[in-house]
Amino acid sequence: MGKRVFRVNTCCKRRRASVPASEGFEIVDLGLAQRLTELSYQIETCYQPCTTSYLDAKGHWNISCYSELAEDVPDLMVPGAVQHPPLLALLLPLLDELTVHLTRWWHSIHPHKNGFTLRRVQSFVTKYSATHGKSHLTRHVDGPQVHASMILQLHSPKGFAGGGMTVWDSEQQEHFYQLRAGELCLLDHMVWHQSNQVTSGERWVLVVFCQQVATAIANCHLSNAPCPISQMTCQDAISIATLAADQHFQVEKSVVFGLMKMLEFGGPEERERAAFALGCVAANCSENRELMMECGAAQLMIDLLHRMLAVGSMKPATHECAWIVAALGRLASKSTSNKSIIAREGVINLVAELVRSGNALEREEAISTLCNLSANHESNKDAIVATGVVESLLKVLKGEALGCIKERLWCMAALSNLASGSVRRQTVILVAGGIKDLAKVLSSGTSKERCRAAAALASFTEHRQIILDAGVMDSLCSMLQADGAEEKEEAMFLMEDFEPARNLGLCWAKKKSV
Ligand SMILES: O=C(O)CCC(=O)C(=O)O
Ligand SMILES: [Fe+2]
Repeated sequence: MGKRVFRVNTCCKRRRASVPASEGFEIVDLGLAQRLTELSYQIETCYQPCTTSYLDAKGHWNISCYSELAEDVPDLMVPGAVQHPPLLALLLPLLDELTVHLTRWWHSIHPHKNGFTLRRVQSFVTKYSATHGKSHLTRHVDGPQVHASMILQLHSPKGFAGGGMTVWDSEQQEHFYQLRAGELCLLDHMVWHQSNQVTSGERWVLVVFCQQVATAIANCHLSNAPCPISQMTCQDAISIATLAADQHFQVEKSVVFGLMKMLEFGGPEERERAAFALGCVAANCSENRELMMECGAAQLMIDLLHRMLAVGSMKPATHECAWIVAALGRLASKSTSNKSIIAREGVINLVAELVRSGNALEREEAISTLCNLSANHESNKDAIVATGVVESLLKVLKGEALGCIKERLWCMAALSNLASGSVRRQTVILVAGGIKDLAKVLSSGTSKERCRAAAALASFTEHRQIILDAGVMDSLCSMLQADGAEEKEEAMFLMEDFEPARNLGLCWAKKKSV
């Protein structure tokens, strides 16, 4: 057998490789050697490979026999692959045990994924030999759809020379392992690896690919209750969105699960529709919001958002990202605990990033979500200001970014929330030019915008003189003369704080009433 590298403490049953788990892989010995020796004859009898185009073997890969092959993950399909049920019948108990280990390990390196579990999407046995095209697999990752994988070295009755695996750590340092029967290689998402050339004999391995899935969905699948989840279509999502968009429309758990499943496993259009529908479901009904939190919808959306906005990953071309941000904002509304939960998962930084660099819709939804996350929540306000997003908000307010009309309104509502309750935050906004910018809206904005600007300025309780110096009096006076009651009210409210202005305000009011 080949030389051993990076071996430590070989007498310990559950041996850790010298590479820490955070490197994205680990080799463990589960003490299965004896059992695998006993199983090897049956595996060999059962083994019926199919011809596939696995990895770069275009139609020429014929040394793997599939025990499992999920059909609901189109991107993972291997052309030509067929499931061989007898192999599953033989290996199921072993596969279940291995999956428990993989899941435990995966949770230990991703503690924030506690709302998720792993489901097997593929498992297969491969027999390598010293023949061209059958001896090894070149360096690869198992694919973006595979969140964790494992390779179990099976007992290989004929023995072999060569073989073993090479795995690359996060710094692209390579590590070679001459796996012995019963040793299991655990791999995290997108970790590079290869199986090395077998130079004589036969090398048998069991390979498993897993996908992450929201725990709530996994549980629903496991329970044998009839589950309507899989039947949900884009049209269903549209109907639900229409029903829930503007009115209190309470939904059932199966609807939430169905939309979550669409969001997690659907194609681009399905995901976009599901995200939009989840936002509508959360919009007008606190019972729905509670249900969605209970079902893990927030966790799922947060995880997807992290993945979509991770450095180097491609944001979908649809509005999926904007609708997810919008749905999270709605989940946060009117619930202090939801605001805290959502913020704890690193969402504030992602949302601030979308305000900075998202497209018009993403920016608008991100700003409204910042509004919801900050309303009556002091630590979220601090966290939001700490991202430096105030400057981007002011750019939007000044109309430097081409956007929607509502965006400026949301922007002022967000500034108002952020300013209220802390002199320090008020000063940050002041220094960035916020009071001047709001004063400008007060003089030249639409009626609605002037109302929001006045309300935002009223939050700067510690900077009255600066507001006066920004020349707001003329604008406030003209607001007092406006037709709309709201404009008058907002103007009066702000003026009440300016002593000399108070009289002026009253004077205008009087003049109007004469
Ligand atoms: O056989 C091995 O050692 C690795 C197999 C593998 O990485 C795969 O099939 O994707
Ligand atoms: Fe692989």
